Amino acid sequence: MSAAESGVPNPPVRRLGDWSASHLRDLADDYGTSLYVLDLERVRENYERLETAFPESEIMFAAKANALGRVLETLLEAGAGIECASAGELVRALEAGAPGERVHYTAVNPPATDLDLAVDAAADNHALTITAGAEDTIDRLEERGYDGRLCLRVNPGIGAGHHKKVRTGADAKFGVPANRAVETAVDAAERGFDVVGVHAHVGSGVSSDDLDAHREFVSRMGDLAREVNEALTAAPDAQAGLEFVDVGGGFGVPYREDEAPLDLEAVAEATRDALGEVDARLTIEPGRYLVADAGVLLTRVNTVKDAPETTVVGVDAGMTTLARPAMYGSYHPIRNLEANAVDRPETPQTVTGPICESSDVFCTDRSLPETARGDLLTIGNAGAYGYEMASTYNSRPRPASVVLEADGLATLSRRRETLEDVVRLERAAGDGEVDSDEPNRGSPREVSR
Ligand SMILES: Cc1ncc(COP(=O)(O)O)c(C=O)c1O
Ligand SMILES: N[C@@H](CCCC[NH3+])C(=O)O
Repeated sequence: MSAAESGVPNPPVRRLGDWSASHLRDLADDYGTSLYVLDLERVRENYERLETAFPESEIMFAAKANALGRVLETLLEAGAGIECASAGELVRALEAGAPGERVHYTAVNPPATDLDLAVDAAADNHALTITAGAEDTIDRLEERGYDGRLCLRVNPGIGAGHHKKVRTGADAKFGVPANRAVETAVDAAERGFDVVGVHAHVGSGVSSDDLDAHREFVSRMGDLAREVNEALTAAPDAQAGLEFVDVGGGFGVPYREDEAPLDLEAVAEATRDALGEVDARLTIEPGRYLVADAGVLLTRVNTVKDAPETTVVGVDAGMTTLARPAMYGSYHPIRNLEANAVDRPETPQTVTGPICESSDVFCTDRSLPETARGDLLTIGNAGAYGYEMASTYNSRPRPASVVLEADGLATLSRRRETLEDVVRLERAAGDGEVDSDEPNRGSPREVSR
């Protein structure tokens, strides 16, 4: 749907040199708030830094961090592949022009429709790789006639990351238990699958403090890859060894103003050392590292209320716009963009959204320049797991996303949802735009109670 069709005005294209407060204020005026803004040049720079630290490795961008089409296109152009966690991400990667050989689909308890789509996509793009994390998934692929490129996700038994909810490496949900990995890989090869990789992901937001856990994890992956390689090449129906060993993503970024950036060289060196000699390419799967610091969320203050011991600052973004603070207690820097904000005294302030939940809070009692109604704030480091985790809870439309292109132009990349969007799915066929094979309102069927 075009901007005109959606009733959302198409603001003028703006030329931007940098991220100055006045440029961001212009964007908020043009596109409204709340608004995600993403700098594609920064995404490119992040990619180049990673590529320099991990030469000769394959970098698969984890689209779950930010699946905006322009982000995927930018990273594909830079040389990355795309790791997809769902049918939706797979569709977006293919739509962004990803060739099959640069797409991994990582199935986690995949719904039938996801597997159907992945198998269809693999039929069109033979080089696409499907990663299975359970024996069931391999059976279900076989039932669909798929015996193409298969990567086996294992559970390495080691988790790390910024919060217990994102430490996947020791969570039984993810991957085939390590002690069954070799037999599962050999069994899949004997059933005709082309077993091309082993994979594991320890968790998200791994910092330099987690380097020992990272070393132990990668060392286990090296051992596993050597064992699988040996077993595959020795099997009666011997197949070629593995093409790659994928140690996942998880590279952390600083969120607090005083946090040091990840020592990428140290992580890369630890990874190479711990992996040891393996006759397979090293693959990494970063999401956050590539996009987090490329994005900000702009939000406008609508309420300033004195309360005992704090000032409550109400803004037009909420936990439905950026879920990380409510979900993990995550810290995001907050900056007041008003020209005179630097001259104002700092006081303890609690910045909250419009959602009817007590957890709808971006910061509690944080020292910020005094805030006035109408001020524009940025919530920083919002490029990863920001829009992707947004929801329409409280029937709130999701925000728009603007990208800053390399040539300095800012363009609307995804329009703001409207109240019309909020009610659209409840419309009957012919009554609104319902273009789907799914049953929709207006086609009643009898059910017994
Ligand atoms: C399988 C897999 N790969 C890659 C990632 C990307 O993680 P991050 O954004 O921390 O790099 C995730 C998310 O944690 C994941 O689950
Ligand atoms: N959503 C998490 C990262 C988890 C990534 C998926 N395994 C975050 O915002 O930190």
